[in-house]
Amino acid sequence: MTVVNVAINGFGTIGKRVAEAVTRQPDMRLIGVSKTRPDYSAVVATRILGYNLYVPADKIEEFEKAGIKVAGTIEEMIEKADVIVDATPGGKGAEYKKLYVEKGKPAIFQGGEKADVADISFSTLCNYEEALGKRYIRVVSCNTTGLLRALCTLRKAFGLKWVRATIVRRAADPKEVKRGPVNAIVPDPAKLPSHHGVDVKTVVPDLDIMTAAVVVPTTLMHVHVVYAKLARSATREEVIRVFEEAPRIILVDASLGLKSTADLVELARDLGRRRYDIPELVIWRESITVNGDEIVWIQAVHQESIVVPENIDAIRAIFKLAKKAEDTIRVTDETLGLKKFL
Ligand SMILES: NC(=O)C1=CN([C@@H]2O[C@H](COP(=O)(O)OP(=O)(O)OC[C@H]3O[C@@H](n4cnc5c(N)ncnc54)[C@H](OP(=O)(O)O)[C@@H]3O)[C@@H](O)[C@H]2O)C=CC1
Ligand SMILES: O=C(OP(=O)(O)O)[C@H](O)COP(=O)(O)O
Repeated sequence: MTVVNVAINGFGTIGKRVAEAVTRQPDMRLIGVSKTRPDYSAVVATRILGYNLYVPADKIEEFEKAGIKVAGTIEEMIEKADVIVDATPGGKGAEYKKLYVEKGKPAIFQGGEKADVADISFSTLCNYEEALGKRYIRVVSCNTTGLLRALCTLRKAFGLKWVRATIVRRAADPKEVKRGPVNAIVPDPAKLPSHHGVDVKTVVPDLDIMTAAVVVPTTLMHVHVVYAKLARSATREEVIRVFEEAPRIILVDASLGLKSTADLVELARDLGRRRYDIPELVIWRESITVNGDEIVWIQAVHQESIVVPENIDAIRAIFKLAKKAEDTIRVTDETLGLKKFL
């Protein structure tokens, strides 16, 4: 079996999760992760998780003074890798691309980068086969990934005429202390549309979609209210069955007490999920309302983890390790413990 050597550039919210996911894949090996600051996360990466840590050349001394073992420079990490997953802060990936190109290495970028950083914007359920053999792939952002999982599932089953969605965005990730709002609801942006619908179209260009977004004071998850017109009439039962059968989508019942993102996160904790991650898209079953060819539903997106499976699939797409979406989904979802029921 081919085993691909993967480096993670940027060991933060997304990078640390993708790193761990890589270690669970039978066809991938994690060769190292990178950071620029010698903080607790660098200690966890090296001493607890046993990862090779690479840092900028001019920071090696600083890390060593802090007692953190360094395996080499970020350039050296890139040289050793077959592929780099770039999970540096938004915009940095485009700067790093020059280095990846110079070293002749393919790379995966995140949704904080502009679409033109890569050959293709990617979401497994929508365009896995189109990404096969590409050198630079951008995994779209968490909200866009959540939207696309549901929309590509419906499009395949019924066809889609148009989509309108309101995105209620979390203000910050749980570890972030300098972001807000703390006590306000902020249109994001006030001038419509929000970037999410535009971003969906980087993956499904012919979809008629418009989104608006507001930011609210929570760190737990994003929530979307989605309205869509199908290409044909359907029954509620049909729509529920299609969502139930789709990979990476879970239907939950508010009647069981899962009434909020706080309940979802509490359930993830009770289930002993690592970091209380929920990489599945969560749809409230009761919210699914079908009236002929019009449909409405409410869904929740765990921003810290939803893009992790897609990053793993993107690595397989670059090296054609799985020819079909269903083949990579099977391995990724089993190794990461994704469920169809919570
Ligand atoms: N957080 C989220 O909810 C989601 C984020 N994304 C996207 O993923 C990307 C990463 O975001 P996120 O994980 O949240 O960001 P974080 O800030 O949590 O992590 C970024 C990491 O990159 C490291 N880093 C910073 N500068 C450099 C550099 N020059 N070279 C190497 N490493 C560097 C930082 O480590 P150090 O401080 O040591 O430098 C940090 O660990 C962005 O494009 C974002 O838009 C996508 C979906 C969801
Ligand atoms: O990709 C995300 O959001 P997005 O889908 O709204 O762009 C992540 O939640 C990161 O967004 P941030 O820019 O608020 O950190």
